[in-house]
Amino acid sequence: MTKIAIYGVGLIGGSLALCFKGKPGLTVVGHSGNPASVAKYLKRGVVDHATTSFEEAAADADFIFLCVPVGNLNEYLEKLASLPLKPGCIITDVGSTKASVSAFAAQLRLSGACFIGGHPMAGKEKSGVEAASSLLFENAFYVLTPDHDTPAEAYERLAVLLQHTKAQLVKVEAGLHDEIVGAISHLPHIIAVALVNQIAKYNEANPLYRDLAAGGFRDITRIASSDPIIWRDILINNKKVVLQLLQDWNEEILSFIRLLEAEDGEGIEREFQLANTFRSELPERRKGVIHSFYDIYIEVPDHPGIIGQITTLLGSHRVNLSNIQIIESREDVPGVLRLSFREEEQMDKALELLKEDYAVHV
Ligand SMILES: NC(=O)c1ccc[n+]([C@@H]2O[C@H](COP(=O)([O-])OP(=O)(O)OC[C@H]3O[C@@H](n4cnc5c(N)ncnc54)[C@H](O)[C@@H]3O)[C@@H](O)[C@H]2O)c1
Ligand SMILES: O=C(O)C(=O)C[C@]1(C(=O)O)C=C[C@@H](O)C=C1
Repeated sequence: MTKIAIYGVGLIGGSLALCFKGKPGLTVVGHSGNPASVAKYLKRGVVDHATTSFEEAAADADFIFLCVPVGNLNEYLEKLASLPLKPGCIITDVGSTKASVSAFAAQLRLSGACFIGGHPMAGKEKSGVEAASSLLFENAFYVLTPDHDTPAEAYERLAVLLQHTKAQLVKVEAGLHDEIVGAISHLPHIIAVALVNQIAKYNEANPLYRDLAAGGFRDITRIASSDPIIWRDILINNKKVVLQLLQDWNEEILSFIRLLEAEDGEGIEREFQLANTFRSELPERRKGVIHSFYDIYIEVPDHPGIIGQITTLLGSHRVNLSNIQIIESREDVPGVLRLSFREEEQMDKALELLKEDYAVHV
């Protein structure tokens, strides 16, 4: 049996556990220092065994996944370094920053084990084992940051195990990872939080702000609901990169202020066109990195049974719908439905079917 130990069975640790559990030849052990959490992991069935003992989880493990907040990774690595690990054991993490943990691991003596940094580029704004899903990593990128000392055989073994996540592996140097992920993940989280807090202040004077906040505000601010502890650690850990990104962000905002002050219509149009072009050139809408699904929006008249009609139409043509959400629905006002699909092909099929009778937007 290949033993996989997971420290911190939350959103990411729990999702990994679900990808491995029940696969032939694999057994999954979850660790938490808190007995109530251990009981929860077992009750939810995400692991085969669970323990509060740090040593017991690590003993004889072939793979160890550290899925705790970034600020705790070094302390966990240090503890592992003091244990008699199984020769050939591979330790990896899932932290959202890679430079500091890789540097820390490199100077530890891991007695026959080796460390390979990892970061699945998929997540949610929700946290805890309750939010875990075996589908979380499907089609997402999964970054690994081996260094020149990493044995090729160990990398290969980890890569084979991670096939169970159905993610696409990509090797990136740890420092470069932090620069890029700072820009495409850490900066957007700060912007979302700052925007929500700005509007919350206006809302104190007039609750109509919250009432009128519709699709645009919701779409750009989903990630503002992310876990405060996880994000506190990520931002402090990647402080140097993120501070530079915020300077650049200030410049972007200042240039908008100047365009607006000058009522420079052409300039504003140009900014929107540039953004539109770059966004449309993003790689195919894979799962992960903020986009989780292929979504379409349908304007629907407000009458009973409309949702049933739409789902029946899709079902009768074998289109697999993964989620349906009413975004706006008030009496006498047309509503908007968001339909989500896991596969682009399914979304295209739905578009074809629905555009005959409804106003559909991608
Ligand atoms: N949330 C995402 O979208 C996402 C995506 C990719 C990677 N990550 C990374 O994955 C790791 C885990 O994040 P998550 O989203 O699964 O979080 P989570 O809160 O769902 O899970 C964290 C787990 O760590 C445990 N833990 C152990 N020591 C802790 C401590 N001192 N404080 C708080 N929790 C402690 C918690 O009990 C919990 O089981 C983080 O390093 C994060 O940067 C997160
Ligand atoms: O989709 C989300 O909710 C996420 O925040 C996922 C996200 C991201 O920013 O894309 C967040 C943190 C990670 O380290 C990787 C992925």
